[in-house]
Amino acid sequence: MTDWTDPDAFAAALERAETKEKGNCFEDFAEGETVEHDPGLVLSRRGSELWAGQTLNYDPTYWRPSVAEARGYDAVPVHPDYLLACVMGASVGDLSEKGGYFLGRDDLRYHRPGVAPGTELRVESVVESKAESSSRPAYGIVTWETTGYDAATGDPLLSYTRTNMIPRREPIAADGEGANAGDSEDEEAERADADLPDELLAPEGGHFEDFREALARADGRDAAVAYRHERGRTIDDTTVAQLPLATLNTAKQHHNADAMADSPSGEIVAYGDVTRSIALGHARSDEQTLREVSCDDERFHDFVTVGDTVYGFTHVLDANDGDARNAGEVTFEHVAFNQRDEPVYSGTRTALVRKRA
Ligand SMILES: C/C(=C\C(=O)O)C(=O)SCCNC(=O)CCNC(=O)[C@H](O)C(C)(C)COP(=O)(O)OP(=O)(O)OC[C@H]1O[C@@H](n2cnc3c(N)ncnc32)[C@H](O)[C@@H]1OP(=O)(O)O
Repeated sequence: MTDWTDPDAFAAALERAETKEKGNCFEDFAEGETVEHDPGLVLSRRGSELWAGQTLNYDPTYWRPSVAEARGYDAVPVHPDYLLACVMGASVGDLSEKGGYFLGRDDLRYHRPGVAPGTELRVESVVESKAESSSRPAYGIVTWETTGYDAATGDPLLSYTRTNMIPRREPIAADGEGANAGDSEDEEAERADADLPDELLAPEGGHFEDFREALARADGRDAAVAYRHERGRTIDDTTVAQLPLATLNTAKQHHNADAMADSPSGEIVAYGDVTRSIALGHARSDEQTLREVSCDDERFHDFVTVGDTVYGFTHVLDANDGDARNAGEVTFEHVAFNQRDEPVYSGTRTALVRKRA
């Protein structure tokens, strides 16, 4: 009888055995195809508190019943970043588990404010487009539109389009060699001599009026309203693996150091939405946020690995006094950066920000 655990026999068995694959390659996606994601979870207060606590998102609306009720909710809602991670997590097995990196996201929209714990999620994606990567022959680029629904009512809760690098079964011939392969010295010099305004101004406080006043101060001068946030968060075991796994995100990039040793990053990397949520947490800690409205042009620029520290930088783009009596709409550009001051994430975000009482 074969002793399967004999080291030589077992090595030979491993060599011969087929691997039952998980996930899909670039070639497996067809434009226009709808993918119903089987995983899905019931949103929980515990999950929301774990996500928001570890990413330094401490708005009391998402923690304290008395504050949630004063702000018009029946009960403490789940944090919007946790809701986003749960929608994306359920989609990963079908869309990106194979191993491509998350490049960016557009058109993130929150369709219902204050989603309650206990809501069962149903998640669906449509393959929007596929493109070849000219610089990385082992990968293609796929964009999907994903929507998370309340499974009981069918109401959409949140939707976005996201783009990933996705491994190909068959690499193609390529004309570039990865990062900045074709840049001339002139292009490099241009990057070093970036065209920044003379003055960067910070708002006095975090209310709507503070952002509006700071924009008025900058108006007509060579100035922008832009500032950094003091807090940093070092990526550890909890943030790199526990948070994505708690939202059913099976991407090996975040928890399989062995598989990642032989990949462009060479090691496990933080889930992009953990990096993003930490940067937004830093920004929200200096802001009187009432409610999230939307995010656009979200991009992931570089890997974040265990031991890296994520900081936040905010550039205020616009402040509009809309219909709400107690809040106005502010649009920000946020940048997450590491301990070497290198940007790792950027995106624009619109939120309703409370007015001074
Ligand atoms: C897996 C996961 C979640 C999940 O899924 O479960 C995650 O959370 S993982 C963590 C978050 N993530 C990262 O840590 C990646 C950070 N990133 C980088 O470290 C570098 O980006 C790179 C090393 C990956 C590549 O670097 P690079 O080789 O220098 O190439 P880039 O130019 O950046 O992009 C290559 C090609 O993608 C095109 N491209 C880029 N962005 C977009 C976009 N938004 N839409 C359409 N096309 C785009 C680009 O146009 C180029 O196309 P071509 O090959 O045709 O030129």
